[in-house]
Amino acid sequence: MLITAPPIRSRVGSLLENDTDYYKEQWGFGTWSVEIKQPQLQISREYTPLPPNAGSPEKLRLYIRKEKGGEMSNYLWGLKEKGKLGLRGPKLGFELKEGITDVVFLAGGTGIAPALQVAYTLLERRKYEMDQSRPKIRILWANREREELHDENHTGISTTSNISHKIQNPVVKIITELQQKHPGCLKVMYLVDEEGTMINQKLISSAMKRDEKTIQRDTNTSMYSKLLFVSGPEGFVNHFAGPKKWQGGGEQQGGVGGILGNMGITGWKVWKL
Ligand SMILES: Cc1cc2nc3c(=O)[nH]c(=O)nc-3n(C[C@H](O)[C@H](O)[C@H](O)COP(=O)(O)OP(=O)(O)OC[C@H]3O[C@@H](n4cnc5c(N)ncnc54)[C@H](O)[C@@H]3O)c2cc1C
Repeated sequence: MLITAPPIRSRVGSLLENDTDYYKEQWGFGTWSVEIKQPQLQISREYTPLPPNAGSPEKLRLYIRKEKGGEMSNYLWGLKEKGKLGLRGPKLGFELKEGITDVVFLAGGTGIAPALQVAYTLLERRKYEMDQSRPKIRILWANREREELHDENHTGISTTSNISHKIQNPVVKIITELQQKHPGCLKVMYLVDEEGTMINQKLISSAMKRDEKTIQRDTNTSMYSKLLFVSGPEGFVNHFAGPKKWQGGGEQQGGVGGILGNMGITGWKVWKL
């Protein structure tokens, strides 16, 4: 489900009439989230804004999965139009530094939201001297059911190039728009558990493969130039990159385990979301 909410107003300031690029700082930064508070039960959960609609960049758009038995997600799914909820934040996540050449995203379900934030920030909000300097972004997006993609017209592994325009999924729409604006920069592979198509070592290696152009511009690499994100439910992250660790009262990244650990990846910064 997609929720649209008006901008979060700061406690002291209010939205300037012409300042519609309200989340400019966050979109320039990298990944970020907001906290939603349920007004009656005093519970709150974090959600990841999708890239904004060009016509109304001040509005927050959230992609929310209905969790069986989940308090907040069921509350949100039950909200009527113009229903009220509390919003806190924004809260900054992973900072996208300058000089990024390659990004691979392993995304499970709503874990696609930060992948789109990264793609949008790098392709739409950053300036590049040459078109070739634009980073290459590859997303492997796994869903449990095809229904989550709202795409009845094809089966199996696919890229957006052969997805029918009948698709209603707003996430697929955002992906298609970014691909049309930045040809060759963003590739997405859709995988569906119930159809037996899954992210595996071969697909990950292929997504990480670099073309000639990338190798040539790769002379001034930093440890942040090639990023491999794993984003999704806890089980998904654990399977591909090993568990995060609790340390010093907070959640830390922990070592790289799981499939990526077995692959012995070097030269890429792995980040669990
Ligand atoms: C930074 C960040 C960004 C996020 N972005 C998004 C996003 O963009 N979209 C999105 O959909 N989600 C996102 N999430 C996840 C989101 O914050 C919530 O965790 C999610 O919506 C579930 O919340 P809930 O209140 O519905 O479920 P909860 O009530 O917290 O329950 C979670 C699960 O545990 C089960 N459960 C609950 N209580 C019990 C129990 N006693 N015994 C056994 N099982 C139990 C529930 O059935 C459910 O499946 C994000 C999380 C983080 C940390």
